Amino acid sequence: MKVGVVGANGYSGIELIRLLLNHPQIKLEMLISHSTKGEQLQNIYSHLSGIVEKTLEDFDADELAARTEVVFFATPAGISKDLLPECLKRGLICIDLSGDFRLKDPQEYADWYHKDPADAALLNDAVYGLSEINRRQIQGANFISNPGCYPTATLLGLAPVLKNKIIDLSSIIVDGKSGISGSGKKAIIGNLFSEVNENVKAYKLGQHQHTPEIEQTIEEISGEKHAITFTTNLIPMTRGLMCTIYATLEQGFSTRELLDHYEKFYENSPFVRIRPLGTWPSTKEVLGSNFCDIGLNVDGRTRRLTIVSVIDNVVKGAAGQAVQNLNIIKEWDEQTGLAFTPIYP
Ligand SMILES: NC(=O)C1=CN([C@@H]2O[C@H](COP(=O)(O)OP(=O)(O)OC[C@H]3O[C@@H](n4cnc5c(N)ncnc54)[C@H](OP(=O)(O)O)[C@@H]3O)[C@@H](O)[C@H]2O)C=CC1
Ligand SMILES: CC(=O)N[C@@H](CCC(=O)OP(=O)(O)O)C(=O)O
Repeated sequence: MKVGVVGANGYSGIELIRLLLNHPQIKLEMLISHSTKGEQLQNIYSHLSGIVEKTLEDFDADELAARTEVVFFATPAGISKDLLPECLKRGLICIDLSGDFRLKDPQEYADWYHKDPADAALLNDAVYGLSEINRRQIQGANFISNPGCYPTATLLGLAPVLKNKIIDLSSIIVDGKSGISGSGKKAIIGNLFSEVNENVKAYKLGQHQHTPEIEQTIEEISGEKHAITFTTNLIPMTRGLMCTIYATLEQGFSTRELLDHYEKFYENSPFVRIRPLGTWPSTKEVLGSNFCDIGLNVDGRTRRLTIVSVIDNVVKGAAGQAVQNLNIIKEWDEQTGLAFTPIYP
């Protein structure tokens, strides 16, 4: 199956290329860039020398429709809302990695992304691609809105306890930490080595665009609307994202009981690994892989549940989950092209 990648020159785009090169059903056909069209990709990314001998092309929906069946959009917020409908109209399967189609309420997008929203009708057509939770809706779909990196780690960590009054849904606090690649390839002073090295900094408190995305899915799963407290922190590493999630238990469960519940919940989800009692995951243990690793602890003194959820932000948080979603759409084995062992140490 021939595919195109729009935004091939960015971090998620280049990761998509790495994953798709290893996918037995896929041929990379069109690599699209805005600012570097006409250049050879391997001249920009030397690690691809002799591996990808393709020239970056301009976006052209007719050309994509003639040469490909699937298009991934790895573009910044505000781009795919205009380009993607042109591909959908031409019968292409579209998978968007940006936030343009995640929020069902266009006003919420305008409020949190400070950009014009996509067409409201299209927002309803987009299937939210949280693979493990929405598998049934993803199968056979032609339009996927891939989740954000923080929502992926948070929602996979929370999903098993969102129903049956296990936790008080109004008590959820999420403390997220991300490596710098999460903010993409563009030059930003706050991302300079001298700003980030030996430093941890909180950012976008009360303003992070992933807040309504997490709340929307909590509501979809639980049937209840609640606000969460969400803090994001930039940490001095390239890849990796950890969300530490706190919630008050409604019932007196032990850590052991909840671990058994999580194991059962994810028994058919090869990319979610539950840590044994008394151990918690670290970002290095998922580096370069599509795994989401989850550890739990119940503090009997405070009756609070702590969930630790880690992913590689560019794999499970972006490109990996996008490929996983294509596998689900096409009903290929979910692990096709994604069975990478994490890179350790
Ligand atoms: N990095 C991450 O960990 C995650 C990223 N995402 C989302 O994925 C998307 C891409 O992020 P990321 O890769 O980090 O960002 P980057 O800034 O690294 O890359 C974005 C790319 O989009 C390209 N682009 C911009 N405008 C256009 C256009 N009009 N037509 C074609 N290409 C265009 C740019 O290419 P050019 O240089 O040619 O202009 C750029 O290389 C974003 O929406 C992001 O929020 C989601 C989850 C995690
Ligand atoms: C470290 C860092 O800056 N991370 C980015 C992740 C952005 C992202 O993935 O944007 P979407 O809204 O398109 O998902 C952030 O926190 O904004």
